[in-house]
Amino acid sequence: MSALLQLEKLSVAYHGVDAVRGVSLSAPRGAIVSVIGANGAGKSTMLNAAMGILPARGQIMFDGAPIHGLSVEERFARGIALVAEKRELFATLPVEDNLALGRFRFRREGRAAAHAALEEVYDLFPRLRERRRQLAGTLSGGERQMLAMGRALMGKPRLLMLDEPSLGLAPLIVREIFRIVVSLRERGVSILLVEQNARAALQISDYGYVLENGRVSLEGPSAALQEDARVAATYLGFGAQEDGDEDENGEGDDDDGEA
Ligand SMILES: Nc1ncnc2c1ncn2[C@@H]1O[C@H](COP(=O)(O)OP(=O)(O)OP(=O)(O)O)[C@@H](O)[C@H]1O
Repeated sequence: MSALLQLEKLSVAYHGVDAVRGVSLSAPRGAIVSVIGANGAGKSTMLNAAMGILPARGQIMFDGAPIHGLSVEERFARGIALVAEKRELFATLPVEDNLALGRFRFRREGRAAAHAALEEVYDLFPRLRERRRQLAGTLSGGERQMLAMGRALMGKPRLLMLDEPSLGLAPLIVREIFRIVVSLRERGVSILLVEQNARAALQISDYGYVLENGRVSLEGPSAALQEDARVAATYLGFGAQEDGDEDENGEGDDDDGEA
């Protein structure tokens, strides 16, 4: 499989200090690639640099062409979308308006195309269809994650980058979201998945990278990483991490996430 996104020796600094240090990573077409690592390892920083939100050194190639000099909007137009960890939405607008904004901010292809894109998102997330008139600010954590993903998908990305989609969500909803990620791969969307829930991420991904202190410390097929003693000890070890049912403070939710 040829690479859709290729990062070569990517470095990203905050106030002159590198948080990402010479990371090389490849996201092949039609694959799910996961990046696992502890808090502060540089995972979000790497995704933000790939999206063009943060300036970076090194090379970023998408579909064989350098995109280093492109803005966020231009990268989006090429087919890259990022669902950020914060799941930022327009809280005072209904679900459907949030989705519509995901399309019209960048593309003007007429009502029929927009309607078709909306129906595709609703097929993927039936919960969003049920709640299409509900204000985004009143959704549960899991529903917000679905809406953030749905909005990104309205732009028909070829590469969807997901930053901690399981964060703060209960096991049942994490499973649902990861099932949807797998179905996106089946629909031809390539996925770059950043996760602290290493077990769940490695289970659904084809290939994985371990990020430590801004560097890739290990990479390989996900099945091999799951068997790796260092990965098992550091990232697959203990109860709460196993199902992604607790957040970093050890506070799990009893339904599908934040109220
Ligand atoms: N805006 C910022 N200004 C200064 N330093 C930052 C900023 N954002 C992140 N950092 C630092 O960069 C490093 C990498 O952070 P980053 O958020 O990329 O890690 P992460 O692997 O995504 O962690 P987490 O899983 O906790 O989100 C950390 O040391 C963090 O404190």
